[in-house]
Amino acid sequence: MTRVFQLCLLPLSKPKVPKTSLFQSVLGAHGRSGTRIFEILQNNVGVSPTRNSVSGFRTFCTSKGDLAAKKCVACNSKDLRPMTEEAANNLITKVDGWNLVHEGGVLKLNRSWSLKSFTKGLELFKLVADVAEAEGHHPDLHLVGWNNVTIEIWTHAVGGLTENDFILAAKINEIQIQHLLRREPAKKQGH
Ligand SMILES: C[C@H](O)[C@H](O)[C@H]1CNC2=NC(N)=NC(=O)C2=N1
Repeated sequence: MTRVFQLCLLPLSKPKVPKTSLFQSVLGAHGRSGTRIFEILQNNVGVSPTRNSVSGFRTFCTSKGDLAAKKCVACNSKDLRPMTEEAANNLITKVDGWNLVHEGGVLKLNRSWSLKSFTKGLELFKLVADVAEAEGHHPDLHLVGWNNVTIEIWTHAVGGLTENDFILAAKINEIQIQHLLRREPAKKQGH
């Protein structure tokens, strides 16, 4: 199934090849029944309840590189719905270092770093803010204990997670921040 998710699925609304041959050529090889994959797709794409055709699917690429290369969409799009926990569990594997957390009944992405100093924490905030502003999608930033940063990402407009959140997390992962991070104390050699 992983290999299935490494494929960019063509927008099903305008298939260049008939859907059945697309599924046979792509999915049949993996011995997966179309139905199961179709269910997974249904859980992994933003489909508004009013749409009952595949044309409502917003397919998306889900390998690490693909997420970071994508653009966030406006959060006020009427088609935007919070994704299921199953969909989130599929996508979390594509954003190294990030965790899924339930907070106040809302599923969110969460990642923490230990910084060299308070001001390095603010530098990290600025680097992340530039990405967020470029995407029009914003994280919740926390700087506590002077040098501990936690970033939470969720889509406030829908009260849950959408692909935007994973795109932003993937783009944050691409920011060069090694110079800001506290060196973890070298692990004691095993005695
Ligand atoms: C219209 C525009 O998409 C909204 O104001 C954006 C701004 N940034 C946002 N960021 C996040 N995380 N969630 C939102 O719902 C959101 N809405």
